[in-house]
Amino acid sequence: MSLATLDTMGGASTGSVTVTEQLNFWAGKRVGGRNRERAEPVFEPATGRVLCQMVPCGAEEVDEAIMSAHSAYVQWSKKAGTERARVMLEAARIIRERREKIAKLEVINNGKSITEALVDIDVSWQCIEYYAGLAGTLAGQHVQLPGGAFAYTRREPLGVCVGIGAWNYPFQIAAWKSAPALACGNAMVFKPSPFTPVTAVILAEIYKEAGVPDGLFCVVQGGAETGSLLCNHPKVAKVSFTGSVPTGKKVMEMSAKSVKQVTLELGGKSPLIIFKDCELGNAVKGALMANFLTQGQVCCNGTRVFVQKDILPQFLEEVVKRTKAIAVGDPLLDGTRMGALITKPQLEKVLGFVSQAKKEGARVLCGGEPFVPTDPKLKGGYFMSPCILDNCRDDMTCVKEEIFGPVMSVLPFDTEEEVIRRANNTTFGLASGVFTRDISRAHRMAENLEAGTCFINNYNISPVEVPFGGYKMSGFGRENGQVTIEYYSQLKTVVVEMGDVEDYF
Ligand SMILES: NC(=O)C1=CN([C@@H]2O[C@H](COP(=O)(O)OP(=O)(O)OC[C@H]3O[C@@H](n4cnc5c(N)ncnc54)[C@H](O)[C@@H]3O)[C@@H](O)[C@H]2O)C=CC1
Ligand SMILES: C[N+](C)(C)CCCC(=O)O
Repeated sequence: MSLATLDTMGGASTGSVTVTEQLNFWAGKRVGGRNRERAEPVFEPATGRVLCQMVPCGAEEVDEAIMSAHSAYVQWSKKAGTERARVMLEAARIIRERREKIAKLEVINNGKSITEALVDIDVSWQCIEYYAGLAGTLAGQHVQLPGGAFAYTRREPLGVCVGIGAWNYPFQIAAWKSAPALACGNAMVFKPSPFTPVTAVILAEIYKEAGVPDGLFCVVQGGAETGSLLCNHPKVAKVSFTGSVPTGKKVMEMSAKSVKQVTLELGGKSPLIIFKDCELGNAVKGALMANFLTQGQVCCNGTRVFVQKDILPQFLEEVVKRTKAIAVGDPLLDGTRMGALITKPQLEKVLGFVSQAKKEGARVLCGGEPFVPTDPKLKGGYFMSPCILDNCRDDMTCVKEEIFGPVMSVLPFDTEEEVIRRANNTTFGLASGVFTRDISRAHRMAENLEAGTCFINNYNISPVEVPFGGYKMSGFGRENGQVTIEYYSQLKTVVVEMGDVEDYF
């Protein structure tokens, strides 16, 4: 799907698109995978049809991409921040102009609803626009020293950065990683998930069209092996990774060998805490936002929903009613609110969590079953009905492990002190949420919850201006917000003598 053929996306429907274009991008153009014998089929989640072939890059191709990124870095890093900003603003403008076509392609590859994909693409151009705004503000400090001497600091880029993405937000993750990287003067080689190879290369073409030097944003396709080649490459200065905890640990280990900087955005099992003094309608909507976006495949989801006992019956009645009403089906239709899970194994894994929960004593209040839409072309899709589990205990598998599917576990609680202890009793710490009308309690909770984000009276909104990232085993480093500049740049100190060198020896 090149930019030219992206034009045909206007009339695209589920089950109608096959992608035959080359999916790698370096040295300013699309490149086909060389190891065609290792091609893996990529499926359209809503139909189960083969969408394209993903050919993983080998050592030679990874090396070519990194070398091309390095030569672009040499030019790009010499530009003033304001010059980089101009190019990035143009890229943001082009994405905004093509948002509907890119969103459609994202839906066909990922399975999420078009309503959500449009938001993802908007967040992507907003992120590039935001970091374009910051590019011109990068500056150092001037420090006076005795005798007229002085020092100054320069904020410099790191070099070639690697981005490794997950499949849940394919285009948005590529934007979240490349925008701050490019704003600071770095180049990036990005590897999408092998399940969602299609849209990152569109971003590469757009950056090129906007005027970045050839090679500045490269895309290499592949899975674990290609990812390892990137993490082990001596010319790479930093790796920013989004994905699971076990892979994140491997990325960190590999990066340690040549002391590369690392940002890790890993999984979560975040608590959403609903007090009896909340505005119940908003709390219910918040619980749905916290669990069912992107078919529940979101790292920061609030999947442990703690509800104060006094309001548990009302909460359950309302949340079950709303969940049953969620329109599951063809993700390209405007009325659909939940599409298909990413792969058949992922669907089976999630359904497995639901049966395990039943065995351990949870009660299924709704959903948790494979869903077969009436439209015949969707019969092979990976759909399931969104699920609410009641009667949950803290020691159940569904409450302890990241499910990455549309499954909400509801847990009753009595007191604030008790719920803080239980909410923090996890190795994860990505996000948390609290619904209450008591402002002191809300801020006390925000202080005491061990997580990188605490949402008060909402959940899962992620404006590009605010930092996003984890505590504990959910990772470290941040994406979005001003602070991310620090994760894509380094400080050089320049010390200047104005007099004679002291006669010391
Ligand atoms: N925190 C988050 O946003 C996400 C969390 N997950 C969690 O991970 C589970 C599995 O999903 P996967 O896509 O298999 O996640 P994963 O962690 O295996 O893969 C994420 C990315 O890392 C790459 N990768 C895999 N092995 C690598 C290695 N040894 N070196 C370098 N790169 C490597 C993959 O190709 C992909 O691009 C999900 O069920 C979910 O629980 C998955 C996606 C996103
Ligand atoms: C956009 N948001 C906040 C729902 C999720 C973004 C984080 C992720 O990659 O899962």
